[in-house]
Amino acid sequence: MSGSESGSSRAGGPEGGFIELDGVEKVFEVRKKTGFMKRERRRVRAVDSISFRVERGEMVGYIGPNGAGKSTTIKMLTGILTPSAGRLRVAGIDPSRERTRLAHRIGVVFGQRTTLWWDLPLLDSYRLMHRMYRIPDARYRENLDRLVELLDLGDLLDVPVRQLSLGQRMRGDIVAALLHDPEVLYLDEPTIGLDVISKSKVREFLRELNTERGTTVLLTTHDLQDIEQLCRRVMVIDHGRLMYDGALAGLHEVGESERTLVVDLERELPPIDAPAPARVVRVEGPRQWLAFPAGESAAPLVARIAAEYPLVDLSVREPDIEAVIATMYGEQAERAIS
Ligand SMILES: Nc1ncnc2c1ncn2[C@@H]1O[C@H](COP(=O)(O)OP(=O)(O)OP(=O)(O)O)[C@@H](O)[C@H]1O
Repeated sequence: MSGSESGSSRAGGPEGGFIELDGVEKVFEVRKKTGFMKRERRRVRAVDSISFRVERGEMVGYIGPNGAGKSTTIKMLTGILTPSAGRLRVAGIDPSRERTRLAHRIGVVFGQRTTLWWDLPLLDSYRLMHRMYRIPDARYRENLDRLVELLDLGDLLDVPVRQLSLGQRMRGDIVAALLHDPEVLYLDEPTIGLDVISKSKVREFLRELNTERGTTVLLTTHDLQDIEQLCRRVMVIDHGRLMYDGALAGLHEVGESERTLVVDLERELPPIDAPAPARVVRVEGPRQWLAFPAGESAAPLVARIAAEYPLVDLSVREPDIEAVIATMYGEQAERAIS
């Protein structure tokens, strides 16, 4: 990737990673009420010894179930939170020590919260950011024009933020995060609650931003289509630990997932007697669904069914990523219990 080539020269770290985490931990002390006038201190390890590198220009998905530690990681990457242990650098900067210096190089979009001024027209929020970030006038105007056009906000600049739809507001927030030309953009649930058209607009824009301007993007989302459409690399976090870091396609193997053979028979019949580990998982009239290991060929199973049953049609369905991740989380939970 071209981004990684330039990363070593500008990131500031000799290892070359633009974002670097080494054994990063975050422990929260929480006080829990355990009875009348009784409170107990409890430690929550929200992020547990996480290490990874993101090269300049990468677009990486950071996913995991609720409470996994995603937001805590992002907050440490922006300097809002200080790690309890480990080493963290963004563009060679220690975020919690030099938060203001870093702020000029990063952009953040929290899908559930806006950074815009609720009562002000969109343009006034951008003017305030122009001052706050001390963006040179020419650069501000050029960025504003380009972003407003790309995100189709031209007619909305005079509208108070409170009157914008969720999708418009989200696009407005993305413009705000990018006015100062950050090298890295953190997005926390950027498509949450958006309709299909708004989602595709946001995704299209992010793809362009990453490919054309080389902006490094770290994307947290519950919508796995965001990941499927945007990220070649995905990191999965659960209980504060990094469970997977690699290509999206590789997740299928990690999850020991299954593919599904959908069989249409001539008529309704009892479940097909399939050789283990293949098995019928659903029957609906003449249609039956058989699950079999994703790593195995479907050919022997198809041949056997074709020889023994009145077959009309069949198709193979690839495991969908949601099911794979659900399996991964299920296995983790089982291991934790046993
Ligand atoms: N300020 C805090 N004080 C105490 N505990 C916290 C704090 N912030 C987060 N936690 C706890 O740390 C863990 C990780 O939370 P975090 O918000 O990072 O998860 P997440 O992966 O972003 O979840 P979600 O997808 O629900 O936003 C959770 O158990 C959460 O309750």
